[in-house]
Amino acid sequence: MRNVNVLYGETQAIHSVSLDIGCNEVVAMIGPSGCGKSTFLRCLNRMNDTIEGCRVEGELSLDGEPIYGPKVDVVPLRARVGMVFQKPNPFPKSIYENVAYGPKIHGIASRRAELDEIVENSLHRAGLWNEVKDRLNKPGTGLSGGQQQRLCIARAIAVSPEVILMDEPCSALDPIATARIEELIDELKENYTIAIVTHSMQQAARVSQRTAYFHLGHLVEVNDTETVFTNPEHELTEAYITGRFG
Ligand SMILES: Nc1ncnc2c1ncn2[C@@H]1O[C@H](COP(=O)(O)OP(=O)(O)OP(=O)(O)O)[C@@H](O)[C@H]1O
Repeated sequence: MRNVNVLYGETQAIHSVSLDIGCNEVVAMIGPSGCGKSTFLRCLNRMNDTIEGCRVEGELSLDGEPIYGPKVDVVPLRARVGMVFQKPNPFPKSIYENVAYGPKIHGIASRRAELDEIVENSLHRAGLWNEVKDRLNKPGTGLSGGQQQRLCIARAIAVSPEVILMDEPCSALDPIATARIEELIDELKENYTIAIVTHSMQQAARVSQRTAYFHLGHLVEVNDTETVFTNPEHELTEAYITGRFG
């Protein structure tokens, strides 16, 4: 991302942010409420396109290819850059269909056997297979909150993304379900690049290799996570991590 600006109407929410995210890296985005973390995250798979009056400027590319521009089809882009939201949002369909839906519409699998394999693999990777293998035809909405969030992760994985965006994925979960998702992030980073917005500095410290600190729409500092939390470069970062504001 280079010199990214985001405007909601006349109001600028992101000011000239440049950030590189490397392959198989977990990058955490932290900062006080309203600093623009979610807005910036949504630029990465063009989810801001769905918000009326929202305008994104600057250069954003994935594997060297621009992700904005008239020729870019957002449907395959959003398969390559999947998203997991704050509140688990399974479709009102069976557990199986939740995971199979993406591969079907993207034409990744047509035969039932292929689809079965993708569903099983994705649920395994999301750490949910053992809990649901005997109830695949039951509604996804009947799972616990933590299981639903893992189902949403399985759904994102099912279309073989390169990047997974997570917008406060644990904020609706209890500490045990949160720990399970954090373990999962650790496992997923072997195969995927992950950008996660979190309000929890402990979570950022536990799961990420690099942390980006945002303040009033500006990217103040980005560094390896240990440095950000033990020896931040900027006084605004220090004030935030020591609890002086935010
Ligand atoms: N749909 C929208 N329309 C207008 N302004 C918006 C919209 N969404 C966000 N904003 C504004 O953009 C700024 C950044 O919001 P954003 O939600 O990205 O911040 P955040 O850091 O993710 O906040 P939080 O931690 O509270 O979720 C805020 O001033 C917010 O009011």
